[in-house]
Amino acid sequence: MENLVDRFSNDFMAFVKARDPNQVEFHQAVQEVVESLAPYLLDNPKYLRMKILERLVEAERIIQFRVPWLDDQGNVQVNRGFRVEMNSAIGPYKGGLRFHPTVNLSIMKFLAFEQVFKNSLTSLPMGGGKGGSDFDPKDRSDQEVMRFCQSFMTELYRHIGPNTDIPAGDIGVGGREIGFLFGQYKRLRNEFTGVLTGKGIEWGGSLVRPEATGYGLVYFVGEMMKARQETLSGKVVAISGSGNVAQYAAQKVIDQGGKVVTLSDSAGFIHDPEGIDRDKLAFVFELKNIQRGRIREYAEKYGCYYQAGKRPWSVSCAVALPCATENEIHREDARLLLANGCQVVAEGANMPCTPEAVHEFLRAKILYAPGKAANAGGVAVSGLEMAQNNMRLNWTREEVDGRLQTIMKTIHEMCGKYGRQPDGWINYVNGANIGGFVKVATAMLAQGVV
Ligand SMILES: NC(=O)C1=CN([C@@H]2O[C@H](COP(=O)(O)OP(=O)(O)OC[C@H]3O[C@@H](n4cnc5c(N)ncnc54)[C@H](O)[C@@H]3O)[C@@H](O)[C@H]2O)C=CC1
Ligand SMILES: O=C(O)CCC(=O)C(=O)O
Repeated sequence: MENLVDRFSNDFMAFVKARDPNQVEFHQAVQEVVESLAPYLLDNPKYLRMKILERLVEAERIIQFRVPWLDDQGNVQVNRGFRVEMNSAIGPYKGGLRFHPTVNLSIMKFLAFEQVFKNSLTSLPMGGGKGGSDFDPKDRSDQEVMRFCQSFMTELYRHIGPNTDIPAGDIGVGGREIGFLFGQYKRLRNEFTGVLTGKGIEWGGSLVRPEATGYGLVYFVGEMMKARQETLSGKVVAISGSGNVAQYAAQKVIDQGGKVVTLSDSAGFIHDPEGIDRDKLAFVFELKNIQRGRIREYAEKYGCYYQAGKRPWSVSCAVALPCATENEIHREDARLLLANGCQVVAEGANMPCTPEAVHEFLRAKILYAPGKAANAGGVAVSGLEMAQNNMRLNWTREEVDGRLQTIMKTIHEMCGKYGRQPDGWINYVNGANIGGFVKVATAMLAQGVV
């Protein structure tokens, strides 16, 4: 069986790589899934006969388009826009938009592929998609961001809709961008629908959507630790990033009595051994969401350590929550975290750990949760926003937060169902991949060769 599994995985990856040789991030995401699924597929040949995996790695549709816009000096700028509509077997395409200079088709496809499994795990009826642009909102004025968003939506609007494809935020796309995108969609279509999630509360948004990814991550960590009769209370927590996911993860860790000692951005990280308390976190919210400044300014204000060009994984911690971007924990970082006593790693970002780092965590049998399980709270509350839009009513904060907690608990149970080893330890990678696969594959089998 061992050899058969390896041969199957290697052959399948050779097939994927031959089709798109340069899409390294996409290969990385597929490889992780294939390694988990191979034994399950070999035991269930109906999926092999119907080429479910071959269909899953081929997007149903990819849209690539030109985004021309005028900057504040009146110069014409041209960016590239994408929407990858990966799989709609269990619901309309759903997933965020990323505006970042590194965006390319490989990154869009890896994110859309991950989204299919993640959305399935939420137990809500959402297919998977992802989109974005190589536009960099950093250092752009609000007017420039608005003109860019309007141009982006002027092409995207014809491909999306509340029952077709519902984008949301991701890196570089927050409330401001969703507002501009929604305004242009409404103007072009002449209809007010729940076509985007992450909307403002006054115009169709859901309470708790801004907090949902970070809060959901911490709820998931709570479930993982419960099995070891532990909680976050008193634990030292290292967080990377300082955007949406990092901010609300930090807030919930502090609420639960944990001590957050690091944050970062693309320029470096801060280490505050005293802990980032509520007042200091309020400064970070203001710095990042209003001033749009750099995390270095936190160290300048509070007189703590800042290191440029590095990530926070050398800092001793019990829990690590990578919440910035992909491939930010490498093998050496993983070894350092383990050597310093880290026992829990849960991914707020999508694919922040390289495959070598993941193998280190799995070999050490710590509690390690991949993003498609641990950060699914964001898209789950997006699904709840869609439900509220369809009913034309708003749930209370308690109602949405309660449902989010239940969803994260259910995802955790799903990981246990498919990932628990004979010694009781849960391989969350296998659990999330198989758990996410089964529902989508069952729907695909039922719907014929489409
Ligand atoms: N916003 C959401 O609801 C969800 C986001 N995610 C993932 O969480 C991660 C963070 O997203 P958000 O917080 O929404 O974005 P954001 O734009 O609010 O924040 C991104 C953060 O990452 C940092 N960053 C960006 N590039 C970096 C680099 N090369 N090195 C170090 N830091 C870098 C930024 O400085 C910022 O702190 C991403 O991987 C995203 O795909 C996952 C699920 C849902
Ligand atoms: O809320 C959504 O639809 C998008 C969330 C997202 O992009 C993600 O889960 O990575």
